[in-house]
Formats: sequence, C-alpha cells, structure tokens
Amino acid sequence: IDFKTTMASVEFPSIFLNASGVNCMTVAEMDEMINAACTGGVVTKSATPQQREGNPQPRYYQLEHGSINSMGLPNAGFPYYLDYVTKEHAKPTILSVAGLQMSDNIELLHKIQASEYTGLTELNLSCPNVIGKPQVAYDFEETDALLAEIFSFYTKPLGVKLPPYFDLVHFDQMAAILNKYPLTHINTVNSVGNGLWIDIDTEKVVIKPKQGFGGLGGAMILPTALANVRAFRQRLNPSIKIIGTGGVTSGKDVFMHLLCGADMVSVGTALLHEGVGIFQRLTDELAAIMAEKGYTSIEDFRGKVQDF
Ligand SMILES: O=C(O)c1[nH]c(=O)[nH]c(=O)c1I
Repeated sequence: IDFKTTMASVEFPSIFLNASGVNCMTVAEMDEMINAACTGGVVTKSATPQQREGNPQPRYYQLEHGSINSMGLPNAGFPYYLDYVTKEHAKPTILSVAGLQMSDNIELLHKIQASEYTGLTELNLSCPNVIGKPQVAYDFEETDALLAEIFSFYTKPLGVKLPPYFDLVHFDQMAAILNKYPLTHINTVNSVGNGLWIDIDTEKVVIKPKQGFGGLGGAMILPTALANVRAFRQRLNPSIKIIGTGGVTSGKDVFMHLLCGADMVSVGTALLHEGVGIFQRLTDELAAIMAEKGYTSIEDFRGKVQDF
C-alpha cells in the first residue's frame, strides 16, 4: 500500500507525522522520527524567539484514556530548530513556530522568509498553556489581522496549527478567514484546552502549572478531532490541505481521520507512550483495514465519510 503524499509540492514518504511537542524537542528526537519506519518526516516543537524552560513540573500526566499537559512552550529556541530544518534530511520537516505575542510571530516569519529554509512552516496559533496568554486562534479578528500581515511579505509554504472549535458557526467564521489566504495546510486539532484532573487519594490536581488546568490529548479527544477535520474539509478551499491530529491510537482511528478528509495524520499522546514503533503498527493496521474493504489507495475513501 502506497502511503506517500504531497503537500505544497513537498513529497512525504508516508502520511504519518508526530504531533508537534512530542518526540521533537532535540536533534536526537527529530532524527529518531526521520529515521523511524513509516514516518513521513518530523514536525519540530513549536519554537519561540529564545530558548524557554517552560512551566514547573509535573506538567504532563497520563490519564486512563489520554493525557493532560501544561508544558508552557519549553523549547531550545528558534535558531536551534531553524538550523535543524535548514540542514539536509532523509525526509521532509515542518518547522513549527509559536510567538508569545503578534510581534514575535511576525519577527519569526520574517527570519524564515530571509533564511535558506524552503520547506514547510506551521504557525502555532493554539498553545493553551502560556500563562496569561490567550490562544490567538480563538480571537478571529486577531487571527485575520495576523495572517494579513504575514502574507503581505511571506511567500514560502505556511500552514497553521488550530485548537478545536465546538460551535458550527465558529467553523464557518474561521474557515472564511483561512480561505482568504494562500495557506498550504491547517493542522487540526491541538489539545483540548484547559481540562482538569484530580487524584482522589491526595485530593490534589495532577499537574502543577495553572492550578492543574491543562490541554487534553489522546483517545478521549478523537471525536472532537474528527469533527474538526470534517468541518474544515467541508469548508476550506481544496488547495488547503489538512493534517489530522488528535486521539489516534490505532489504524481504525487513522482510517476515520482519512474518511473525514485528512491528507496526513499526526500522533501525539500515543507516540509518547509507545515510541516511534507506533508508525509501523498504524501503517499495518490501516493497510489491513483497506485490504479488508478492497481499497487499494487512500484516494478510494479519503473525505468520503457518509451522512447517516
Ligand atoms: O504547553 C505546551 O508547550 C503546548 N501544549 C499543547 O498541548 N499544545 C501546544 O501547542 C503547546 I506550545
């Protein structure tokens, strides 16, 4: 089964990527993603202008059906990741960037525009865990203004990382904004912001930052992720591709993301728990489902989820 795919004229040898933040903080982790079987490439940890320690620990906790995190954007700093993606690698890279305010985002994209890097960049508009900073992508006017400013100078391939939306009118409003710009892709969903979990023995929350509030990931967010992939596929120009993220733990989940219209699929929580071997498993499980159904290509069913 041929799982390679092309996005913004970049050929990915597989549809599978890591969710930004997982297995992508260091050169060693990013190399591991690229060298692993059945990966399409690597998405870097979202980079800020300077290196950041992030929030105090514990800041990640595994739940029965997923995860909760309030990492706080720890990263090695923009130069580290720009240096990595500008080097030659066996598979494509996606450079994720996250400014802490609008001027950071503009500054980072000017630097990428002026750099030697010609690959894809992903602007993270949805980090839920920077204390005191709202998610840009929940402010439609700010998102529109930011993209207008960026596309007044930026000419390289650019996508955006979106939070989940939960209101059909919000899908309409956000898609109307995104359709105005020559985006290569959207990556949806980021973690479901500001969940909370409690250890009943200690009667304490399970992560230290933000009084225990953190982004939810893993199996429990799959229905939300599928809805966001489908909603945006229905509304966005076909030229804007979709990386489906959220809740993927099996080939069945990958199949559902693809039915909703995803072009690529990224894995976060399950990758953290299982390691990069997960991509071979997901590939085998997806191939088995396709064989059972008589599909020989993802194009046979991509985006073809049926209404009841
Ligand atoms: O807390 C984080 O570092 C983080 N955590 C997430 O769940 N999503 C994000 O986009 C980020 I930048």
